[in-house]
Amino acid sequence: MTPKPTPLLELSKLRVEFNGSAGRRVRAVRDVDLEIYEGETLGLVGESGCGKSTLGRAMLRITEPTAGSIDYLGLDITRLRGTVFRRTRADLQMVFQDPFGSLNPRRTVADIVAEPMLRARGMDRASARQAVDALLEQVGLGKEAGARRPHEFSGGQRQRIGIARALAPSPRFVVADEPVSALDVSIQAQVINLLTDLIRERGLTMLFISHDLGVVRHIADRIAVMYLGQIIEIASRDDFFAGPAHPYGEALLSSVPSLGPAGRERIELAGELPDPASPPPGCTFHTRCRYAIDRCRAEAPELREVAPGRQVRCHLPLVSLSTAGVTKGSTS
Ligand SMILES: Nc1ncnc2c1ncn2[C@@H]1O[C@H](COP(=O)(O)OP(=O)(O)OP(=O)(O)O)[C@@H](O)[C@H]1O
Repeated sequence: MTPKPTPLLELSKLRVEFNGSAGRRVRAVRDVDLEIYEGETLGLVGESGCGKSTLGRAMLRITEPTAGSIDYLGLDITRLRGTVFRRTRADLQMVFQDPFGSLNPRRTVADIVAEPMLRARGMDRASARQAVDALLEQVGLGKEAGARRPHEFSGGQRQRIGIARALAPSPRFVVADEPVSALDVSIQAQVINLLTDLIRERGLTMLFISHDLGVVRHIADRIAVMYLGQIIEIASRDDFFAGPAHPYGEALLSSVPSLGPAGRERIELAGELPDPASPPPGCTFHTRCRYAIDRCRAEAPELREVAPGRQVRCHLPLVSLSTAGVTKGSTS
């Protein structure tokens, strides 16, 4: 029997709400329970607006969670304050979609990358200098890049600076939020390959957020699918791409015919993503689901295990323990 992997992070009932327009309360992340295992890359996928970025940001408290807990090595990150929070937070870093927006244009690349080493890890300047040179080499920019400023670089190179800055305090966990979405397709593969190498060399644990299933398939070990603020499916990469267990995952995958199982039909999702301020009753996906029955309109499904390592929030999952294979949900 394979040993159960160790969670590095364990989210419990994590919730993030925002005050929206006209007194609306936007429920961006709704009571998420999620384990992220040491050394894995978990791909977080779902349509725009489903809450992926908010979840990633809440895990690092860039956005403050409204409720719930985040266990990291026995500490609840949501409750940490002051020095303990700053020290712990240095272990958890973020790579942003638009690195340029977060890179100070007046500072040199070396200063930008050195800053977390000096501030969060208390390194002396000489050691930081050496570490910056090594890191710039490792991300493929070369140490000469240190003397230049962010605007002198192309999009792909700026993302390499963003990655170097995120890795500067030697984190154990990185949230990469759509790190290649803003880049040309030809550059995307280079940055993904760089991230894959860094994950392996440094034993990093990563939450990789993307709406692009093709990119996620390259990098993720497991896939979590989000819909209207909830995780609705978790599966290994191979299981997911062999056939999602949730009808929403099935529709997402069918929209990229080159990725899914051969011969599957394309499933058009009816309607738009509902308003996260007033999610539908019952299963929040029932308004767009081709398999929905009365129970789905009335009763919210729990996230439950339907096969080893495979969880789904659906009354009629497309994979069940009894078959342990792929079966079509009933339309009755
Ligand atoms: N600061 C905020 N104030 C109010 N609403 C917000 C705020 N940030 C996000 N939201 C809302 O929360 C929901 C989730 O947004 P989020 O950006 O997390 O989704 P996403 O899946 O990452 O989408 P995208 O891929 O477009 O970034 C959306 O309805 C969004 O409008």
